[in-house]
Amino acid sequence: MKGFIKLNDSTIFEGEIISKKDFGQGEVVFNTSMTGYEESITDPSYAGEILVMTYPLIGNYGVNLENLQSKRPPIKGLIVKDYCQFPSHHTSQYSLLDYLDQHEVPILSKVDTRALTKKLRIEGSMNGVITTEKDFEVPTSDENLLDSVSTKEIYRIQGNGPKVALIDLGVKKNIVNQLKSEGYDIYVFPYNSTKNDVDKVQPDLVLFSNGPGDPKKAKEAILLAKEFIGEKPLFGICLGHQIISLALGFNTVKMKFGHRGTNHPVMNLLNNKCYITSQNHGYMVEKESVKNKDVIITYINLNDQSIEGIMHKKYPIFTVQFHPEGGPGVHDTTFIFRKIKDLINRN
Ligand SMILES: NC(=O)CC[C@H](N)C(=O)O
Repeated sequence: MKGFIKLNDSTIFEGEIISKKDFGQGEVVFNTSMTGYEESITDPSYAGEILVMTYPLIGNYGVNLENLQSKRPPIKGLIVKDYCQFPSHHTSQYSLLDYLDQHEVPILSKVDTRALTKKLRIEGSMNGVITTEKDFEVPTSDENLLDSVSTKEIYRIQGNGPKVALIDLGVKKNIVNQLKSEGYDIYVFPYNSTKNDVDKVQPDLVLFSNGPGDPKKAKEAILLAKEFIGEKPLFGICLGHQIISLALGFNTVKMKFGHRGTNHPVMNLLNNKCYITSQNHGYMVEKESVKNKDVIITYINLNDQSIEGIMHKKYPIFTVQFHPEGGPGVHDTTFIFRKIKDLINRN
């Protein structure tokens, strides 16, 4: 069926809706990974977004549930150049289309994704709608994204190592897996937990996870981080990094089109080592706001010099904007899950 992606400046790109669902609205963002669509479509940080894959052939190795980063795809739609109808991989359990159909996510194929991406790079990410009707008005939504992706109840994944209180703002499975493989004793908490809730398990470290949306909207988590500053070692990944930064009094700003891909170069300013990292974010910590404060910038992005990590000068607080767990992508920085034990020892 003929379909369109219509942006909120009324630009229209034509394609073919190949899924059962023929409608989706959200912020249109692009990801430049050449592989890893299974992980990306199920990364909770994409909740509320329509994902454009710049790699032209998508679906060719099907879907293996083991690779998924959460129980259901949180994306509002997928836009591809060519959908591969005949996937082939020895571990594939479903075709990408069957999997997204099960979860009522629309796929718009045959789109000139290069032109669409150029548009988003020049003018910035914008809201859009996948639709069969050209004159449909692009709506805006004010969904509580954190509520849609966080755990509803506290649960534990037992380990013999230090106790981690993981604040689940939409945590990716690979983060949990990396923590498990380091032996941490993990307690997972809902996004709106209070300090009282977390204190009950007497954690050695509080970890704020990745997650969707504008970090400034995560009011409960910012307050929680604020209350733990100076009291417990803190570690944050992506949204968690932004939330801890806000709790420390810094500012976050929306980026023009974000970083979404698996080959983002970052440099550790403490030892000048470079890493290739996996990333997915549309906001960043404003550089000006951390100047002359009690933190040092540990990592920067080598493409645009933006902040990729900070460390507190007085307290055991460390955060990264990139995704050290990979999934999709490179594993250059998985050592960070070991390194956070230093924060606990420093404490
Ligand atoms: N991966 C993430 O945690 C994303 C953080 C935040 N939602 C952003 O877009 O910047």
